[in-house]
Order: sequence, then C-alpha cells, then structure tokens
Amino acid sequence: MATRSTSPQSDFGQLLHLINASANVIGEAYDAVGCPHPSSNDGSTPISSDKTQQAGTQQAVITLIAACRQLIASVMAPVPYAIETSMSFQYSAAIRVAIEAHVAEALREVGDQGMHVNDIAKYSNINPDKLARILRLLATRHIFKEVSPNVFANNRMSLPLDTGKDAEIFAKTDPNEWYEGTNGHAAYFVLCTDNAMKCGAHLADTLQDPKTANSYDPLDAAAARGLNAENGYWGFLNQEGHERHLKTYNMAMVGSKSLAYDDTLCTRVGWEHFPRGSVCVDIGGGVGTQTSLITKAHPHLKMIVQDQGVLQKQAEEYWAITDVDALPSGRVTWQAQDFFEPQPVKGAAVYFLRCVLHDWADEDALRILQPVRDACSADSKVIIGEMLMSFACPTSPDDEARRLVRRPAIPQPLLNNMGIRGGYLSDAAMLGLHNGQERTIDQWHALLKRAHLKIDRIVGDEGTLHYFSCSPSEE
Ligand SMILES: C[S@@+](CC[C@H](N)C(=O)[O-])C[C@H]1O[C@@H](n2cnc3c(N)ncnc32)[C@H](O)[C@@H]1O
Repeated sequence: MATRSTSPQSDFGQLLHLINASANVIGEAYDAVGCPHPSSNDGSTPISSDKTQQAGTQQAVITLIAACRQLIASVMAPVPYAIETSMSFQYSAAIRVAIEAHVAEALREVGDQGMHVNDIAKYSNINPDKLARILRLLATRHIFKEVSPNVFANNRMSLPLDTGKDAEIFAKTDPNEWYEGTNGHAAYFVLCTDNAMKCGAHLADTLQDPKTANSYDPLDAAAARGLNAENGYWGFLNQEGHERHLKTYNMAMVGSKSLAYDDTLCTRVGWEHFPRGSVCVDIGGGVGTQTSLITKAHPHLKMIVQDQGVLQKQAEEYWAITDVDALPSGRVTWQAQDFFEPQPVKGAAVYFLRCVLHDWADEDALRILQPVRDACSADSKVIIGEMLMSFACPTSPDDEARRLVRRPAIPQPLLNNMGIRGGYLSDAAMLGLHNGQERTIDQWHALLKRAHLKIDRIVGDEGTLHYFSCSPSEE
C-alpha cells in the first residue's frame, strides 16, 4: 500500500512541525543544565529556577502545549471529545477529594514505591475502595500515579496538592485551620473546586432566567443559586458559620501569588523608580499577599494594605509568619477600609489594585475607582493587576489602546490566544461567583477612561496577569 507523507502546509503538518521543534528546544534546555528530560512520572521537587525556566524555553512549552491540544482536537472523535469536556467537572471534584483526604501529604515520604490505598485512607474518613476510584481517575490525567493495583505515588502534577504539613497531624487539625501557614496552593484549588464549581453548576440556569439574564448585580450571580449567597459572594464569605470558606478564600489569595507564573509584579512594574518612603496603597489587598512580595523586593516603599475589617485577625497572623518586622516597623500598615468609601490616604505615590476589579461589573468597578481617582494627586499612579483577555481569533492593533499591548507572533495554525485557558476559566468563575468579569484591552480602555484614568504602560505576557500603569487624566 502506498504511504502518503504529511503535507507541511496542512494544519496537521504544521502542528506536527511545531510539536517537534518546540519539544527539541525544551529537550536541549534540559540537556544544557544536565537535567534528565521532563517526565510526568517524576515525583521529585520540580526544578524552579534554571535554564529550563528561561523565556525561550517557556515560549516553547506554551507552543508545545497549544499544538498538542489542537492536534488532539483534530484527531479525537468529536462525540467522545464533547463527552470528556462535559464530564471535566469530575476532575475538579476528584481534586478536592484528594486534597481533603491529605493524599499528597501521606505519599510524600514513600516516594516512587507508593502506598496502598488502605493506608492512604487512614488520614481521612473516606472509604478506601471509593478513594482508589477517585485517585485512579486523577492518575489517568497524570495527577498521582498508580504504581501497582491500588498502590499510588506522587508525581510531578500531584506535588502542588501537598500543603507541606504532616498528614497525621493534618488529619487531626480543625478544617478551619487546614491551609493556615501553607503556600496557599491547595486552598486555591479548593476555592475553585468548591465555591466556584458550585456556582458553575448553576450558571446556565442563571444566564437563562429572565430575572437575572441581563443583570450585572452581584446579588444576581449564580452564587445565589449555587451557594445560597443571598447577599452576594462577599456576604456569603462573611456570614457566621462560614469561617472555613473565608479562611480558605484568603489563603487561596496567598496561593494566587503563583497565578502570574512569573515575577512580573516585582521586576517589570517599575517600583524601583519611586523615591524612598513613597506611599503605596494596596486596595482590596486581602491579608497583604501581594504587598509581602512588593515589600520584600522593594523595602524602600511604605506599603498600606486596605481590606474588609473581617480580615484583620487573619492579616496579623499572616504577617507574623511572613515578615515579622513589617507591621511593628511601620514599613507595612494594615487598615480596615471599605473601597466604596472615600479613600483616606490622599496623594499616595501609588494606588494598587490587584484582582479586585475582575470581581465587579463596570458600574461597581467605577464606584471603586472613583474614590481612588478623587484621592490622586497629579503625580499619583494607579497600578492595576488583572488578566488581559485576548480574542480567540486574530485582531489588528488598530487603535491606541491595542498598541500598548505587545504580543509575540502566533505560529499558524494555533489560536490567537495560544490556547491558554486560565483567563477564560477565571472569567467564567468571576461570572458565577460575582457577576464580575475579566476584560479585553478595549474594555479596560473604556472603563478606565470613564474613571478619568489614562493607561500609560502595560506589562505582562499572554495568559498571565498584566499590570496597567495609569495616570489621572482630566478628560
Ligand atoms: C480577589 S481578592 C484580591 C486580593 C488581593 N488584591 C490579591 O490580589 O491577592 C478581592 C479582595 O477584595 C476584598 N473586598 C471585597 N469587598 C470589599 C470592600 N467593600 N472593601 C474592601 N475590600 C473588599 C476582598 O476581601 C478580597 O480580599
């Protein structure tokens, strides 16, 4: 039978070429630092900062993932593809089961030989047979590995579920305290797979209901159905009896430090250009997660974190662990302050809002920005850290705002957004939890113009948080 070679011009041929070329770049980067090639089976601590993390290699990783996913969508039968997508929530459910059964912690010491599920199940209330089924589902997605029947071990993708705490102590700890003192990653995954998923389950009904379909009121979000959040998601978190949700949420924000996947916040925003003692107000700053990164890298700034008073105790605990000298020295101040009220700190060098505005639709976002604009002096900067949403199709840099966004050329036939999904998943989560939204550059431009702010500069890479540096404008 005659063989037919793959046409290099076809989508299929171009995807194969991208996969080969980018995999070679990645392999060479590992060779150059004397590391074995990456494997999903590797359960040792991930390599953090070496040549494999450099920009060129990261671009190759992004390209490889995008091309592999597109190739799968090209060859997999459409109905099974749609079924698998429709059932993806089961992975979310399984991740929460594994985290709350402390599986990654139980497996930490046993390495590649793994542990029988009967022993893993001792750290929770879960029936071992049921737990094995959940772990097998995850292992089929390369999260944990099944090394022999019913024996599981950690691998590269299960390591982020490990809080670093001792499984035995953990199993006896009050669940309200589970994520305190951790890096917050597990708390972030639980926020996604509990509160956000419950809202997602009610999204279709909420979007179709004539009473809520066109509303941007947070009280009309899917959270009203999914979480019984009659007073909106913030009301839900602050409700008596929901302390565990509130603590998990705030630790999830600590975990969200890694959302950026890079150190853009500390290295590209330009904090070093502000003179010693310049005041930076971190509005809706949570316990102060982002401020802790900024003050570590740029201790010459005077940081003021503002958030809801209900967070004060958790904030003090956070700083006592993270940077014990920060509050007593006055380098960092934590203030209870409602961001809809007049801003008490006038003429600060910087007003910083990170992942605040995506919780709110435009009219409420403007009610947050108005007091900020009112407090600005002519020299103040407003720095906003948020996702910058791309269209999935090509767009032209046909106006001033779009020209501020630098984007690398996208190889054919990949999607314009390189298939990076994080921002769209976050957008859907914001819709479900708050009736909020992630925004495109045109939407940012329009919103900030209405708030009398002008975008001077944007830094960030596709799929990561971008930082918009804005000046007050008289327009
Ligand atoms: C998505 S979190 C972002 C936290 C922090 N900026 C970060 O990036 O880690 C949004 C924050 O807005 C705060 N928030 C909500 N409503 C508020 C209000 N009315 N006044 C002040 N802060 C509020 C929440 O408590 C929460 O800490």
